[in-house]
Amino acid sequence: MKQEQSVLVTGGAGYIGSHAVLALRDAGRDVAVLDNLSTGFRWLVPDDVPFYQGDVADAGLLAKIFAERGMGAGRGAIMHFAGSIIVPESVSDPLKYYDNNTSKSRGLIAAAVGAGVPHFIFSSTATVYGEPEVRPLSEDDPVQPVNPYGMSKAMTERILADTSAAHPINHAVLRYFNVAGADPQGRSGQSGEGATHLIKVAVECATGKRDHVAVFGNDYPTPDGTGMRDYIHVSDLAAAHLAALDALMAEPDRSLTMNVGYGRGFSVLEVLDAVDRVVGRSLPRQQEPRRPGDVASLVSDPSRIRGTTDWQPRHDDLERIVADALAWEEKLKTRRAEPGDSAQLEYEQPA
Ligand SMILES: NC(=O)c1ccc[n+]([C@@H]2O[C@H](COP(=O)([O-])OP(=O)(O)OC[C@H]3O[C@@H](n4cnc5c(N)ncnc54)[C@H](O)[C@@H]3O)[C@@H](O)[C@H]2O)c1
Ligand SMILES: O=c1ccn([C@@H]2O[C@H](COP(=O)(O)OP(=O)(O)O[C@H]3O[C@H](CO)[C@H](O)[C@H](O)[C@H]3O)[C@@H](O)[C@H]2O)c(=O)[nH]1
Repeated sequence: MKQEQSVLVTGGAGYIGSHAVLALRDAGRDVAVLDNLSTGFRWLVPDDVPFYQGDVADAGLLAKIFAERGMGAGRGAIMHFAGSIIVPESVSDPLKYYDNNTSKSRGLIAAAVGAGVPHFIFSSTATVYGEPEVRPLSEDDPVQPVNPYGMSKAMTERILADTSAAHPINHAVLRYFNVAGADPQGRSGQSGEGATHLIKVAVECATGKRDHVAVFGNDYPTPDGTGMRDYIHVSDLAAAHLAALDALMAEPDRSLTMNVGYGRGFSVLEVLDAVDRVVGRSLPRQQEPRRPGDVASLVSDPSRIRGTTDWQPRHDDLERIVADALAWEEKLKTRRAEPGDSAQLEYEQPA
């Protein structure tokens, strides 16, 4: 039986989960990863972190992991990042989202309850707020998602609330705002193909992978007409998970739902201006119509997480976020250029 409390990170080979793994490992915590590599990369997980390749719905594998990691009977925690994350795909294939994000989360939560794992942290999203007013959003604002992705997350939030009310497991629902950037030490970053996120798209343009950046819409009710978002550095988001875990362990009878953002918004044009400053030249922009499904503004009121945990953001600086994203993109470009060692090749042929 292990002495330390083990943390199982599902989706730990993905963008955000891999940063949580680094944060846990840097803090000297006992951590293991469960990932089916559907969108993740084995090489994003450090070699000294135990890696289980498989699905979060595999009850037999979960039982084996809990036994090997000394989890259950009041010990250990799960950070559940595994999921499907593409909003337009959730509209065209809703059942995939209700399966991977809702049903499989229910199965994982049931396994945790069955074994007696006492703490659960869930990756939710600002998308659960739907089409909110243009003002900072608090956790008490209505949850009214407008697409299956957001609904699949909202349903899991509800499953967790009802489960913690009935069983000895507490949870933290973390509603992420716009996640960007990369590990400042260059150990991980956003690595998939077909990026749609603004900062990732812009740094791909900066490294020559794209010839321009589209600006979707200029007629939103915002100061310059473009969409406003609360961009948070992925390493600060990872740190929020450790702070949330400490809060759950300190008060086992209390569960938490918390926004994770910095509480300030930048428009698309402000982001692209910051990218231009970091890159040292003006990237080509192309004004295009609004992207279907986009809302005018998503900015957090982060007072709850600030008041409830000891989370200390360390990278609240848009240019810093862009610079770290750019450094990772340049690293990926070198990787892609090496025959037999491209990011995409490893994606298709996981080790
Ligand atoms: N990226 C964002 O901007 C953002 C914003 C809000 C919330 N989130 C949430 O954060 C979490 C992580 O997102 P990400 O951006 O790192 O995505 P990602 O695609 O990089 O990571 C998801 C990981 O989960 C794994 N996975 C998926 N389904 C699985 C399953 N059934 N069993 C085992 N492993 C599985 C994938 O292989 C991948 O490694 C997701 O739950 C997502 O909904 C992301
Ligand atoms: O090439 C691009 C990409 C994006 N945008 C604009 O930039 C802003 C941010 O768009 P992203 O695609 O980077 O991110 P979203 O706000 O659409 O969504 C992300 O953040 C949300 C939380 O705020 C959810 O978590 C969601 O799952 C996640 O993808 C939007 O106004 C969008 O219209 C552009 O103008 N051009």
